[in-house]
Amino acid sequence: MIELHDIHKSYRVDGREQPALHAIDLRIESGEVFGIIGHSGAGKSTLIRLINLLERPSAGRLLIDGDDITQLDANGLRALRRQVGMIFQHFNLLSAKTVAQNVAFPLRLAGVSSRAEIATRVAELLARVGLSDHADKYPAQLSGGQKQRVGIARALACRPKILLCDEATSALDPQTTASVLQLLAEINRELGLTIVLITHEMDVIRRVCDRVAVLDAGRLVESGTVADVFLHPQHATTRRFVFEAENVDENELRSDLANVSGRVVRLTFRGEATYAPLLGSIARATGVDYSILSGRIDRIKETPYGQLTLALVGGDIEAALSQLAAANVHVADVHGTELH
Ligand SMILES: Nc1ncnc2c1ncn2[C@@H]1O[C@H](COP(=O)(O)OP(=O)(O)OP(=O)(O)O)[C@@H](O)[C@H]1O
Repeated sequence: MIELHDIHKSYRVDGREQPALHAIDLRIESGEVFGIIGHSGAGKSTLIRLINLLERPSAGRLLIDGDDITQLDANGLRALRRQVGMIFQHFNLLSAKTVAQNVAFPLRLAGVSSRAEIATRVAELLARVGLSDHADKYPAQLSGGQKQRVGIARALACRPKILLCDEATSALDPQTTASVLQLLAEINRELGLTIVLITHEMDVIRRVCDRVAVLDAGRLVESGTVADVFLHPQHATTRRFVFEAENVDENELRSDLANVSGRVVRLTFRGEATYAPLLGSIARATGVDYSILSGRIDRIKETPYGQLTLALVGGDIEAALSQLAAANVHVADVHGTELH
C-alpha cells in the first residue's frame, strides 16, 4: 500500500518557492491500477516521481507498506528503486544498446553477475512483453509500441511490486495505446503488482484503472472508483475530462438542448442493466414518449455501461423515472444532478 499524508511539494525557482502540490492525501491499495489524471502543469509528474523519490516532498509523510520512504538511508533507497519500476512517455532507452542489453541493464545494476542468469531472465521478460524475436535489435529499429514494451520489460526486470507509468502511452497512436494498456492490465492481473499511472486522457483511465484521482492546480479535487468518477463527475475539471473523452462541447450541448421540447434526462446504466430492454417496456407502461438526443455504450475496464440523454414527452414522466431508478438506472438531469 502506498500512502501520501498531507504531502506538499514546492520547487525553488529564482530563489523563490513555487508550490506544485498542496496537501495531498492519497491511499493506493496493493494490487490495484490507480490513475492520476490532470491537465498540463497540474502536478502529475511531480506526484508520481515522489513515489520513487526522484523528487522529495517538501512536507508530509510518504509510506510504502507502512515504512516512511523519506527516512531511508542510501541502502534503503537502492532497495526502494528495485521495488518500484518506472516507464516513461519517451521510453528513455539506451540507444547504443540492444533490446536485450537494455533489459539486462537494471539486473547488472542490481549486482546480478551470472551471464546465464541474466540471459534467462531477459528471455523471460522479452517473452512476457512479446518481443522475443527482437532481442538483438537497437531501439531505433523498433516502433513506438515496441520501444514501450522494452521499457516495460526493463521496468519489470528486478521484480518490482510497484510500476509507475509516466504518460506511458501519450506518444503512441490509439491502436498501439490500446495494446500497451492491455499489456499493463495483464501484468497487473498476472503478477499482482500495483500500477500507478498518470495521464491527461480519460480514455486511458477508463480502459485500465480501478480507481482514479483528479489533480487540478496541485490539488486532488476528486477521487473514487473509475465508474463513479467517470459516470458521475462532481468537479468542473473532472466534467471537462469526461466531456473531452465523449467529444462533447458543453456550450454546444447547452444550445442544442435549448431547442428541444420535453423533459431532458440523462440515464446511466451499469453492468447487466446496460443490455436490458428496460426503456421500451417502461415507456409503454407509463405512456411516455422519448427521443434519444445522444447515447453511448462502452466499457469501464471489464464492466459495460451505457449513457443516454433523452427528451421525454407525454404520459406519466415521474412514474417512468421512478421505475427506471427502481431498476438501478441512475436518473439525472442533463447537468448530472440526480433526480431519483
Ligand atoms: N524541476 C522543476 N523545477 C521547477 N518547477 C517545476 C519543476 N518540475 C515541475 N515544476 C513546476 O511544477 C508544476 C507541476 O509540474 P508537473 O510537471 O508535475 O505537472 P504535470 O501535470 O506533470 O504537467 P505535464 O503533463 O505538462 O508534464 C508546474 O508549474 C511546473 O512548472
